Amino acid sequence: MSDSPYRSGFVSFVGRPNAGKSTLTNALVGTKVAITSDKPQTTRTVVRGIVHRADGQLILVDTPGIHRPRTLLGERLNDLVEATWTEVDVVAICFPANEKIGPGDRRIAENANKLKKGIKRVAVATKTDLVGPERIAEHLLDISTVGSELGIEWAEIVPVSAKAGDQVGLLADLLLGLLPEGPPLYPEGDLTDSPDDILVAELIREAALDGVRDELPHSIAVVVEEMALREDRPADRPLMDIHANLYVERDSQKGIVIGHKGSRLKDVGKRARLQITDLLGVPVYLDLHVKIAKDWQRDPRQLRKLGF
Ligand SMILES: Nc1nc2c(ncn2[C@@H]2O[C@H](COP(=O)(O)OP(=O)(O)OP(=O)(O)O)[C@@H](O)[C@H]2O)c(=O)[nH]1
Repeated sequence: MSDSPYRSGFVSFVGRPNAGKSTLTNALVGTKVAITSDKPQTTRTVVRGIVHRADGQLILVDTPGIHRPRTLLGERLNDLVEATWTEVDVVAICFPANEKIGPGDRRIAENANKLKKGIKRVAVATKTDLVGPERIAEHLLDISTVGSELGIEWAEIVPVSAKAGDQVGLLADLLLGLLPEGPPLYPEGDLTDSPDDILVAELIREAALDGVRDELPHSIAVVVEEMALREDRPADRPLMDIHANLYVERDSQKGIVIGHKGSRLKDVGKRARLQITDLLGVPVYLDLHVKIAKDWQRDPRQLRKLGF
């Protein structure tokens, strides 16, 4: 047994879209609690991932990437992020190592600096596997310079690669060390507080995002309408029935998502079903329909219906 006190608390990952926040959250938790994609602005909800350790509990709050909002959805997401900042112990800003620090990053850092004094600021240099040691050194120096210019005192500056697993354990150690002493906040074994229907909808959305381009990724939303174990099944052969709707904004998008003779939708359903089966630990029957919610990203009523 070590003598270090038990610590627990909240760490929020922030950064511009595509900075690698969700991938890092999953790497730290050790399982997929947040979906990821190569499209910017994938994350639309606040996902809490929980890291359990003998010496503490780290609750990671993965947030949507902050950007200049172009739609009502964009505005709602930015508000959501700033609201979560007030409830955390540490704000960790992600700066991807393969990109120069830009005005968007500076704005995020500035806002993080307006938070209560007690909240600690950490800089994470993400995606270090994509660059060489010289570029990493330059990036770390840039982060430190941005800190001095904006008057931010970085509690830590940590380079990591969530993909390669480099320094992920070290980051967990350092973050835990910044948390207050306190009891566990979630039961042993809980890896996220997202309800199953939300996780399932997200896995379907992740499968649907793969291979679509331009505006379409932003137009896709998924809602699970029903999810229940099928009755009259033998105890050793359970089956989960899931009915979900995949929404797009326009008729032309519907055709793309469904594909030639339904081939694309079938493929999305198949890939999502495998992931959902993994998540829930039971075989799944997935009934997936594509519907149109016209211009939902800009329509308050539709946004409400879709859970924003
Ligand atoms: N090579 C490499 N790629 C990474 C790493 N971390 C994330 N990525 C990739 O970067 C892209 C964005 O990753 P996400 O984790 O979805 O980024 P995010 O910051 O959560 O993005 P938003 O949800 O848009 O805010 C994905 O294609 C990831 O596979 C990393 O450590 N190395």
